[in-house]
Parts: sequence; C-alpha cells; structure tokens
Amino acid sequence: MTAYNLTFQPYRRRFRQPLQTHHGIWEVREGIIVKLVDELGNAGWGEIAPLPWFGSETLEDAIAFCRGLGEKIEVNDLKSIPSHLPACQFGLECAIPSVASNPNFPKARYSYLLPAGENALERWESLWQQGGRTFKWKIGIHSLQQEIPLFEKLARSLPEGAKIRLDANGGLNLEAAKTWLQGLDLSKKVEFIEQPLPPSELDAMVQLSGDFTTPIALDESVATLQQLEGCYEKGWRGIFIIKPAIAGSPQQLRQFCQQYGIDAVFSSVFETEIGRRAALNLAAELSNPNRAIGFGVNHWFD
Ligand SMILES: O=C(O)CCC(=O)c1ccccc1C(=O)O
Ligand SMILES: [Mg+2]
Repeated sequence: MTAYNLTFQPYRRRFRQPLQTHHGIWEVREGIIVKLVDELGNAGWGEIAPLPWFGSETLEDAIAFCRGLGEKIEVNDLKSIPSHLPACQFGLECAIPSVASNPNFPKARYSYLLPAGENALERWESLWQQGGRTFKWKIGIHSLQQEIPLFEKLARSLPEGAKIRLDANGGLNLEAAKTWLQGLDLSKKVEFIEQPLPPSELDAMVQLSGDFTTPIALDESVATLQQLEGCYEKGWRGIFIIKPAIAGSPQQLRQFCQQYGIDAVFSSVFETEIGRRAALNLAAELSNPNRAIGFGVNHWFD
C-alpha cells in the first residue's frame, strides 16, 4: 500500500483588481499548496483552492482536514476524502506524484474575463490583439437599464468572429432573464448566458432554455460533482461550466464527463499555477473542444 509524506502551506494573494460579481467583490484568493512524497522520494504538488461562496468548503475546513490527516497518509486516505470537501479531493488527488504533461492551448482557446461595467469597453482590444477571441462579461451587478446598453455597445465594438459570454452569477430574476434573452436572441455574438438564475431555479432555467435560442450554461448550479450529477439527473442537457478545482475528485469527474458526454466548459477559480496546470490538463481531456475554456489570464491577476 503506497504511503506518502504530506506537507502543506496555506497562501494568500491579493488580486490586482478585485473580481466583481453578483455575489459581491472578491479581493484576495486564499488556498493551500499540498505536497506528497512517496516512499521512493517522488514528489507531487497539488492546490486546494476553496470557493465557499460557490459551494465548496471553506479554507478553514480545508486546513483543519489537512491537519487531521497528519504527515503520513495512505492511498486509502486520499480515496476516502468526504464529498463535502471537494477542493481537498481535487488538491490532494492532484498531488499524487505522477508524470504530468504541460497543457498548451492556443490563445484563441481561452475565454478572457472582462472587467464588469463599462471598463470592459477599454479592455477587450488588447486581449483581442493577443489572440483572444472569446470574452466573458459579468452582468447582474448594475441595473438592466445600465447593463443592456453597455452590452449593446460592447457587442457593436467587438470585431467579426468575436464571441461574448455573459455571466449573471445567478443574479437575475425571471423577468430580467427573459428581457436579456429576448435581446440576445437577436444578437449573434453571444455564445451563452451563464447562470442567469440562482441554483434554486433549475426548472425555470430548463424552461428558459426551451423558450429562447441563446444557450444557457449552469455554473453555480453544478459547482460540485454531487450538484453536477443532480442537475443531469433532473434533465439538464445544456452547457455545464466545470470548475475542476472545486468540483471534487478528478477521477470521478473524468468518469462522469466521459460517461455522459456533457457539453462541458472548464473554468478557473483563479487558482495558482499549480492548480491551473492540473485543471488545464483535465480541460484538455474533457472540455468541449469547440468552446473556449475559462482560463484566459489577463493583467487583472498576478
Ligand atoms: O469562467 C471564466 O471565464 C473565468 C472564471 C470566472 O468567471 C469565475 C472565477 C471565479 C469565481 C467565479 C467565476 C464564475 O464563472 O462565476
Ligand atoms: Mg460563472
């Protein structure tokens, strides 16, 4: 039975520009870098990057769990991490020493997150010049009356071939979602609208996906593997945004995506290079190859 020596180190890094979403303003990314060394001295690193406001465990829960594991762990310890600790499942499984490849996606395969509000209008051009072709813009932060005209201005300014994703982070109500979707069905630049309604409104989102042509993607609704399976069982067959770092065990995620052939778009939780590398390797295997992945890095973050 393979045994490992476990060490871990919490980290925190401030974003150069806070992330503004309907959930609020996020200024600091905190996480844990974990290292496993096997009996032959092979080392592996992983990252536990909790996102509690998205449905994962808290950083404190994750630190307590790592402490509780002690320094010597067995493979079975890694296979029995409880499902309410999905970021720990991801980080510790990824730390098992292995020969990991370096994923390399072309720039056009990344989606770039634009600043919320009108700052998006200044930001997209330099990302376009770097090769970005898909851009994501957060909505549900300001009023419809402010955001819809701004979206129309952004859509008009983007060149042919550019794609826009709108992400409401569950911040719209049904009437506002219908207003957005009526307008989007006329605009050919919108690839999908992400989590228009809160996770509690799955039935309404299933109904919206039948009433409008603009595709809808679930994100907060499918944050963990348990939620992902639940929404699939309840009939969701639209786009699934997968944040591997908080979804849970990569092995279980791989099995689900391969078994059901879902339309998956892999997405970042602004993890460090260690978590990013593992997430991108999974995206290379499991993310829909016809859609950009939500890992476009721009100057906002370190
Ligand atoms: O998916 C992307 O394009 C970027 C990642 C992103 O938007 C995000 C990053 C951290 C927390 C929540 C979200 C989100 O998709 O709602
Ligand atoms: Mg989202």
